[in-house]
Amino acid sequence: MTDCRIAPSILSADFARLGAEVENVLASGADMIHFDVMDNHFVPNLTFGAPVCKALRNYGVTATIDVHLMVDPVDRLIGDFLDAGADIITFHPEASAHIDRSLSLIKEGGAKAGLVFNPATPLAYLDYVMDKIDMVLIMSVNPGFGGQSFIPTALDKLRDARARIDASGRDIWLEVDGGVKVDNIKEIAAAGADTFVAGSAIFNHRRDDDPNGYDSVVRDLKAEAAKA
Ligand SMILES: O=C(CO)[C@H](O)[C@H](O)COP(=O)(O)O
Ligand SMILES: [Fe+2]
Repeated sequence: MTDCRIAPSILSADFARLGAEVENVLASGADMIHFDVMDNHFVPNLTFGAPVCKALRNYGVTATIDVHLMVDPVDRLIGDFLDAGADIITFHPEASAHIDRSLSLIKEGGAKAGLVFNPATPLAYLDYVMDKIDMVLIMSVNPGFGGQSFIPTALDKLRDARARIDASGRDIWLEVDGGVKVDNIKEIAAAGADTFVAGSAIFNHRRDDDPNGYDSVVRDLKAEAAKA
């Protein structure tokens, strides 16, 4: 495979040391930061909002911040995240009454836009908005929690999404989120993903003998993906 981006999900980071965790994982070779926003309504869990994204920017984080909105409704928070410095904003189509409008809000604000597909949500939501999409995010767990197991049917869905992206001729990233580990990333990459969210696989595998704590696991994820 050519592209391979590792996007650590800070959901599994030590929140009390968030700035240092983000700094360390980027210094370990991660390509971007995946920022999971949960509202205890669209998903049964609560995390953090735009002020935390802004705080990371103020701390000095310049890397791409990939905001995964698991919130309903979506539109009111888009402006907050644009102001907070988000580079990519993705949302679940079920959570927006006007998907085309939500995508336009993100794009007009200067960020990349994407749709996120739960395991049982059909890719048909892409049909009439492909020209506004910069990223397709395939959930390989039901959203709400880190540390869940990869749902194998996501592989077929990745292949389907890859075919749609290639047919579009556009530069659209195909991201996968949930249960990505060193021992399954090769198969996931072979199914067409180029951007890999990994939360527990990274933050639960800190090594004190690595210069930045996460060097070994980021290197192993990339090396396995490259075998696809
Ligand atoms: O969106 C998410 C959960 O809803 C997270 O990004 C995802 O679960 C990452 O965690 P892990 O790699 O541990 O599965
Ligand atoms: Fe996520």
